[in-house]
Amino acid sequence: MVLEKINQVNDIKKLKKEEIFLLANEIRQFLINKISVKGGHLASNLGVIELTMALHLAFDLPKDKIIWDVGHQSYTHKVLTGRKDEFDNLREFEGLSGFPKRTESSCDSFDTGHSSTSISAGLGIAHARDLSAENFYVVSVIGDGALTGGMAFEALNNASALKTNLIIVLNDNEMSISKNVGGMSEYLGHLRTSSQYTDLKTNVINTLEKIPNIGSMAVNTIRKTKSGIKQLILPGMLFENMDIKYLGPLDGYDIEKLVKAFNDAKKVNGPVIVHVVTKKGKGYLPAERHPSRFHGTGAFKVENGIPESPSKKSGYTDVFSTVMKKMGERDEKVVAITAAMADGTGLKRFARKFPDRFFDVGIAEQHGVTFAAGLAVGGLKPVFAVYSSFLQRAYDQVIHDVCMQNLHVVFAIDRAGLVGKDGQTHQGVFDLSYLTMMPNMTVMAPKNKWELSDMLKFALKYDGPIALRYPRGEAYDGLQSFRKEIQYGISEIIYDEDEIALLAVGNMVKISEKVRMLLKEKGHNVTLINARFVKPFDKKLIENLGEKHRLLVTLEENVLAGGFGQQVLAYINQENIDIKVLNIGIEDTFIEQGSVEVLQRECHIDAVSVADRIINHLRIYK
Ligand SMILES: Cc1ncc(C[n+]2csc(CCOP(=O)(O)OP(=O)(O)O)c2C)c(N)n1
Ligand SMILES: CC(=O)[C@@H](O)[C@H](O)COP(=O)(O)O
Ligand SMILES: [Mg+2]
Repeated sequence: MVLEKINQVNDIKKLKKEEIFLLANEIRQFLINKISVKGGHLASNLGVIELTMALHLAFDLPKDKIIWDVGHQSYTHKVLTGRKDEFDNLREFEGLSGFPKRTESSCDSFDTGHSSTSISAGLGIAHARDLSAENFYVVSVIGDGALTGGMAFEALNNASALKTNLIIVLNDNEMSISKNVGGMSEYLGHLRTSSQYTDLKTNVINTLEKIPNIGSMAVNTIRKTKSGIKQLILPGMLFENMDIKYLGPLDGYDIEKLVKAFNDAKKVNGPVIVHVVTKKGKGYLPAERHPSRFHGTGAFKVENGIPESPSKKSGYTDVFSTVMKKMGERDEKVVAITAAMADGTGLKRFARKFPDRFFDVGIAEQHGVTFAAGLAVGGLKPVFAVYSSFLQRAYDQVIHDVCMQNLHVVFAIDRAGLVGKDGQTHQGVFDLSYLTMMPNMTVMAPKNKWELSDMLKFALKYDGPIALRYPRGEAYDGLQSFRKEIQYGISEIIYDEDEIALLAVGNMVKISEKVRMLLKEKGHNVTLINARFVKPFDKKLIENLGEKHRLLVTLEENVLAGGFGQQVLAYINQENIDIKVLNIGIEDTFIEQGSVEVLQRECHIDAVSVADRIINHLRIYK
């Protein structure tokens, strides 16, 4: 096995030429086997094995810096930098991260997870290098999907002006998670076919030249103008006109040619783009056939790609997907927007049924929000389905373009709360804080799958900015009989007792049911309230709680800072309501990767921990 010879960075450089080819195959098999057990980002990683090997052959790590955009494709880089033995704990609690982490290796030069940051970060690192008179190469590896993000354009614009040496490797597989979209993607399509394109244009010139008088005049005019001749015969014009040198397109599986191209790129003064054409899922037939399904996968059978344990219960995303399609049928003003997450957010069904009312804007959350605002001004009812952590990108757009104009935009916020194995970058634990502080915004969270359906319908009838947030994974199908009509700003009392009141947000209602049972076993009386509305929260209900209860416990899967509990507590203090308060939520820290259950325990927001905390708290007041 050649792979056995790879134990630390730069071991790849010691291999013989014929071993390099073998190594690519062995890494491919290694990744398929490991990901088939643990799950992870398979298709993108299979596509860039040879590209990563070529980078490691051409550059000198850790001196040179490689920045992986999104970072979900960095597995081969991890294998080549001494981390192959850690793949048994891939994406597990305290295990190997699925993304680059500076704390994990000196060869990871920038932490990523969210898209389109690599050129900005690379440019910053390159400038720091220049100002400190250091000497190394900086390489930003960005996918064609990530290149649809606004930050990437902003960074290219800036790279062109700053003129420092920066190598941008464009890994173009024509795919985001699903098929890549938009004008840039079209343009890359032209570049990919640019050898035929160049021939065609050269033929045009030759043909023109054969036309007496007029033909040679036309060709001369074209040749005299700088842009004219380039426009006709050079690929990569868009970049070249920005003073960013373009090399490519290159076959992403020809390691020798890639190494040569990277060495050429080192000689370029200023920014340079090396355009590499790859295939998502390369070398594993199920992933080549279904690249979106294998973008991020759970455990699967290697022989056929079938999931090991397909979930039997429907997820919140499925519920949203079904209701969204139904709402689309009922009201033709309902339109849906995604920022490259049609699969993950469940909008695929709506897209198939109403292609004209569905918009994939690319990995462009900021644009997506303002685009939705425009649709609302135009009289439509836009639903922007987005992951909680990705909506962070569009913080100002939600304030400035939606809330300030009080526009009816519905934010369907998936992956709200702990998401698990993607870790720090993807935990959706800030949205309650960042949304509730925005004037005009309404924020809801369903306790179970029926309530998600009711809330989406409510949100579409409402007029103004409104968000509903729900977690990753299986939708809770308990508490079915508690389905009182949703009334604006009113909570739902599920069990009405005295002594302790649990006031829970969204999925914390399910946990609170267990907390309540644990407390009752210890002889306490416990009221359970489903908050339903985080903003505006039910002030009247809170005012009355003091009459029968001595302790109010707020529960949310969100950071405590600026969250639901702190707002309730502030109100209680302000109104001098006679009740003690305990806020349960996430402390002021970034939450690692691991299963949601493990993370809830680590954060002390699981039922047992919460019950213990309440008992301890009660002791203080004895
Ligand atoms: C801000 C943000 N929005 C959405 C995502 C989800 N996401 C992760 S990878 C990906 C597609 C990236 O496509 P590309 O850069 O071409 O890489 P490929 O998977 O094709 O290798 C998306 C949309 C993200 N990570 N960050
Ligand atoms: C890398 C990335 O941002 C996505 O692929 C993300 O990992 C998807 O998460 P879900 O598995 O929750 O859809
Ligand atoms: Mg891609």
